[in-house]
Amino acid sequence: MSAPVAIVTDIEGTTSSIAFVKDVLFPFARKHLAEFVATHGEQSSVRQCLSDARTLAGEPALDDVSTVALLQRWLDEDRKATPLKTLQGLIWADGYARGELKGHVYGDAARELRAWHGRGLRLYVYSSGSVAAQKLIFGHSVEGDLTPLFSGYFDTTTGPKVEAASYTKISQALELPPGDILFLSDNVAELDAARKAGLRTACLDRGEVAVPAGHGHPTFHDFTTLDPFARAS
Ligand SMILES: CSCCC(=O)C(=O)COP(=O)(O)O
Ligand SMILES: [Mg+2]
Repeated sequence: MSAPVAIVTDIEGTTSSIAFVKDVLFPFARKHLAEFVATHGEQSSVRQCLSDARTLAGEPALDDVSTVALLQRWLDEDRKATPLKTLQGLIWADGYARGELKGHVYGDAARELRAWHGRGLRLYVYSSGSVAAQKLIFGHSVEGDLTPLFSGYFDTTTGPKVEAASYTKISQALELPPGDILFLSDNVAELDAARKAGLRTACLDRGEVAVPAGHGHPTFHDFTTLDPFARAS
């Protein structure tokens, strides 16, 4: 098998620690959500998020305060709802701009992404975090600005990460056969969906959470041993 042409990577648990997302990013968004909606609630992007959240919840008559409470509940449940993800990205933008947030990226991930890019692999991101949030974590990362490495970004507007159809859409967007794409994730349901769509897969098991056994995806503890070129034969 030849080397993949493109790599699509997940963020949380793959390039970046789960703890950073759960213990830093999510609490930051939760803390600032009500104030952000109160002060930016007239912006069309914010109004759209609030309206989309009400529609998703089937509660079109909710006022802003109740909608914020709904979004906080979704945040606590780690719901991958697009309006919540978009709002989180807007709130984090302020935190990154003020220097209160610095994106966590594992050193091995930054090093290997740079090496793979240098060797001509096309790199993409697919995360439940909004595209804006993806650009922030990689643009303001502890490993420097990694955004020049990426040729494109995908989020929940492409579809849920646990559905094969989302990976088919990504392969069409990249204008590549699915077998030319390697998808990296720590989440077995996501890897199963990508494999079902015909993508190659690699599971990152960084030891932060238990990854269930028996899934059959090649597994790596970090990016150092994950050599996409060595997989070629
Ligand atoms: C863009 S960093 C925040 C990631 C996020 O909001 C999230 O829900 C994690 O999703 P992932 O698909 O990267 O596991
Ligand atoms: Mg993940």
